[in-house]
Amino acid sequence: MKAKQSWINQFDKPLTIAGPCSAESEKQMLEIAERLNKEYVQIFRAGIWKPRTKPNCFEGVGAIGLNWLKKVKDEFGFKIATEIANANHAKLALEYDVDVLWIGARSTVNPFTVQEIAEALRDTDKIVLVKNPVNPDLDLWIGAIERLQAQNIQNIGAIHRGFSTYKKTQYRNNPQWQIALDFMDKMPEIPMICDPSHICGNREGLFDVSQQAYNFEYDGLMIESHNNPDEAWSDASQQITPERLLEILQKLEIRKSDDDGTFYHSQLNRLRNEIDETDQAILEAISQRMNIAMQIGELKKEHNVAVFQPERWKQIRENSVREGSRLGLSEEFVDKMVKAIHQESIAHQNSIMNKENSL
Ligand SMILES: C=C(O[C@@H]1C=C(C(=O)O)C=C[C@H]1O)C(=O)O
Repeated sequence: MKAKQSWINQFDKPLTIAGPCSAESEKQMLEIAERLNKEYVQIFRAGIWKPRTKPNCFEGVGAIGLNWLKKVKDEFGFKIATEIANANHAKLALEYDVDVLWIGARSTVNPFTVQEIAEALRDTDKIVLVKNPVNPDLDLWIGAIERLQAQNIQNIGAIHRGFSTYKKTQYRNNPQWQIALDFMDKMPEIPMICDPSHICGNREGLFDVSQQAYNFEYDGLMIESHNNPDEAWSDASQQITPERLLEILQKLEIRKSDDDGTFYHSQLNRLRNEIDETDQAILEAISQRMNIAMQIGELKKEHNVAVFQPERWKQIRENSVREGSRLGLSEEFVDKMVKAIHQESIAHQNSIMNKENSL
């Protein structure tokens, strides 16, 4: 596997980026920096240009915040980070020697914006982090990284902040972990940071989401922290005090990629063999089910009956979900699984129906 980009090694693993959602005043920034624990937090973040969903919300203090960030860096020794959303932001951030620049989810969706930012940052040795796009599109996320690479930007990372959904769930932005895991599969050299604040949208879920990120061996976390969260000018509900942040960071278990012990490996191999055998049995059972469905397809063809049978399908779905829950499987999973099987089954029947009949 390709080695991780080396910029990540300058930080104690795992990396923590923390600070307010928005810079509000110099005093606020310095108070937060003072209260953040320097052993655990290596990078101080603050948004100064804020993309808001609706107009007339607080849209950030603007370039003046760069002076405050610089002060945090000089007085407390943190590296500093902010979001940039156009070429002008990029130029200003470079002028003020901001160490880490991130491209937000609403910018990652737009290749014109990413291209403009990438060109403005050409050849930079600053760290550039790319949040996932708001919509669950892996190629768009990877495409943004490739645009940066094409401008000879060497120090790149990804931030997983979850994906927008119309249907409200327990999350502000649904994590859809599989997309981030697929990203890591395709770009193993790019460090992956989790942003539990934007995934959760609340304070209560932060620990569990952070732990999950470490269970998947993410390289770090970006968590919003404010001196007075309830009074924050943006995203108050998801921010926590520096002291609460420390409690969370101290409680998290950091996972390693492997264990050298022979006992661990022999147990793991035994269990993985069991998984391989079970997977084989599942595939054979599904294949046998398809054969039966094809026989039903032949029968339907002889009798000129439609492939899709809504009543029967409804019954199968309900039975499977009920039986699955008895066996400890989630409704969401069983429903997805039977849908996939049904789709394959009707596709087979369709090809039987159409056989020798095409024009
Ligand atoms: C197999 C059939 O055809 C279709 C496929 C189904 C399945 O794979 O379970 C169920 C209902 C039909 O939509 C059938 O009618 O029983």
